[in-house]
Amino acid sequence: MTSEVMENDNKTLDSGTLTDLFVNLQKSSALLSTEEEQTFLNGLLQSKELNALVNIHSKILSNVERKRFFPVPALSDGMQVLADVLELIYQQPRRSSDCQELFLMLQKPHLQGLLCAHDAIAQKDYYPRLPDIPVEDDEEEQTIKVVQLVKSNEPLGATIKTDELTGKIVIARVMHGGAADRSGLIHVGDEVVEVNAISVEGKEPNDVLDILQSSEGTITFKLVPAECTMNVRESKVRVRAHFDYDSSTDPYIPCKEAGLDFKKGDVLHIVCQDDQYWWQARKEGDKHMRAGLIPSRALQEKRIVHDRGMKKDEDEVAEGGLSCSPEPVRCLLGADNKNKTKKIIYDTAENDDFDRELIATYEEVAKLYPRPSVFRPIVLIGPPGVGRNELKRRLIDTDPVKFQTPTPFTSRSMKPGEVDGKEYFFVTRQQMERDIDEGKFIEFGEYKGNLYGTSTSSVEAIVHAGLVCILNPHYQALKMLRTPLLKPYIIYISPPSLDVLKQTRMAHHARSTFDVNNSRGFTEDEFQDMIRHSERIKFLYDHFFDETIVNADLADAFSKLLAAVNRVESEPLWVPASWVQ
Ligand SMILES: Nc1ncnc2c1ncn2[C@@H]1O[C@H](COP(=O)(O)OP(=O)(O)OP(=O)(O)O)[C@@H](O)[C@H]1O
Repeated sequence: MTSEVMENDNKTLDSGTLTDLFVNLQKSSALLSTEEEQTFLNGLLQSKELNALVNIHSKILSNVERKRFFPVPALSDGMQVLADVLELIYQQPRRSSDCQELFLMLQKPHLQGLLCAHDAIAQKDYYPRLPDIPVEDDEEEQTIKVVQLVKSNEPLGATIKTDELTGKIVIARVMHGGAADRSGLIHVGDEVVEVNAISVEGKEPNDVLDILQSSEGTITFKLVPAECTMNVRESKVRVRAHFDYDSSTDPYIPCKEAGLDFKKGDVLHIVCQDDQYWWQARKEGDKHMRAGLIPSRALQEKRIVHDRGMKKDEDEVAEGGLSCSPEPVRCLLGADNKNKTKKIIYDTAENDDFDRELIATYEEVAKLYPRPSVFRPIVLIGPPGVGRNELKRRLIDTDPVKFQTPTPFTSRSMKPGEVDGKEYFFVTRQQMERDIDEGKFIEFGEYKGNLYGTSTSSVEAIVHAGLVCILNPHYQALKMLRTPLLKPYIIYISPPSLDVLKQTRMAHHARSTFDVNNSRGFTEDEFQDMIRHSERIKFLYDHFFDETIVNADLADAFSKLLAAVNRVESEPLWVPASWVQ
């Protein structure tokens, strides 16, 4: 360590500065009141980390000094530009080789990681978000801003509430992209003093709404600006919803008019997550739409837990955050639910494979663009007997080279005429048990004292060979299959209603898969089991499904499967965000 510079005119700091500080500290140890303080400072000033940081800081400063300019980013939304370019190239019916190269390059995780880091720096995302310095409260001279907006058919895009502490009417929320937001003049926390020259003092939020509704033309607000306004950046997060939401039936939404309804499976652009309980979102693709309110992940999880009757403790109501929210959210779990406890429809005793401890609300997603010669495995899930083998067989028949199913492993001995790697890979029981323990199998089971199973590597081998791997595993295999490495497309093959199921299978002389010899049709009990089983799989795993095909009419179900396979090969599709990062 050198002991050159202390602090020059340009306020550069280097490890020498730290050494000097350390030496001086030793000399004037009397300044420190306790030995503990002394030890702490000694340790800090001598720490490698601090010295390294100070050196980096000094290097950056001297570099800037040499170049005589501060680098200014040309843009701060590189990732958005990248997504826009990908979309544009994707829409081109014919691409030049340069275009194709760019298309592939822009999908490289390294480049995307670099751009993410670039954007974070350009947006100064590393700064802690500090509130503005509070305005000095001057009783005599209160700052008032006058905001004039022209009334149109479009709602204002802001909500108001009575501040619990002051009893005044304040702006509760400003919806992204709405008229108030676009004006840039109205902020959360602004106090409403007058609307069209009518004082709102002592009025309820609904009275103020009445004034707004009855006014024509221009609306003039007199507002006391909020003491601190945050500049909220629009987030880039996209999520797939795993539940239906209808704001009109939600008794707890702070403002029904501001709600955004959606269906399970919809992709939502979350533009603001500032509020613990109510996020602002748009449906993906509705670029210009005003954002709407949706329950946050935390709120929805609480609801699900509540609905499932897993938590009955009412004390939750007083949990941090809820109690200080003046909005109706606070009564979310307030109602006595003792008598309303809903039982989960499945008996956990029956579910030795009970996997739904995960509460599926929203899953962060990103677009995965099709890559040349890399095909996502197609996974067919469904209750036994629903027709997955039949559909798989038909798909392979369309192109037996392109569509491949992995060769299973077995611990049984080879029979005459069998070839290792053709019908099965033949391995010893010990070897297979070891591989199972090491998690190398997607699924496995025992039959007549022998082990059978499908390994992850055999799926990978098909993908790496540039072929389409098609699988119809047990639904529990999904946990092993749904990985960033394999990126499977999961299709749920659902039975139709009981009547249609019976009718179509009988008309087709379907063979029961529950009969070892496949020599008879399905029984009434087996049909009913299939439906019951289907409900159970959906309950446990439907948040994993990319698509559902109802297997009523076989030809129809098969053409839907072909369309799905084609889509996976040719269209950008939403996948868990971690798969593309
Ligand atoms: N849509 C349909 N209409 C009529 N029959 C069908 C239909 N789908 C499948 N089948 C018939 O139902 C029977 C069972 O189908 P399949 O063997 O494909 O079931 P599976 O889902 O693979 O069952 P398992 O998982 O138990 O092996 C077969 O005889 C098949 O031809």
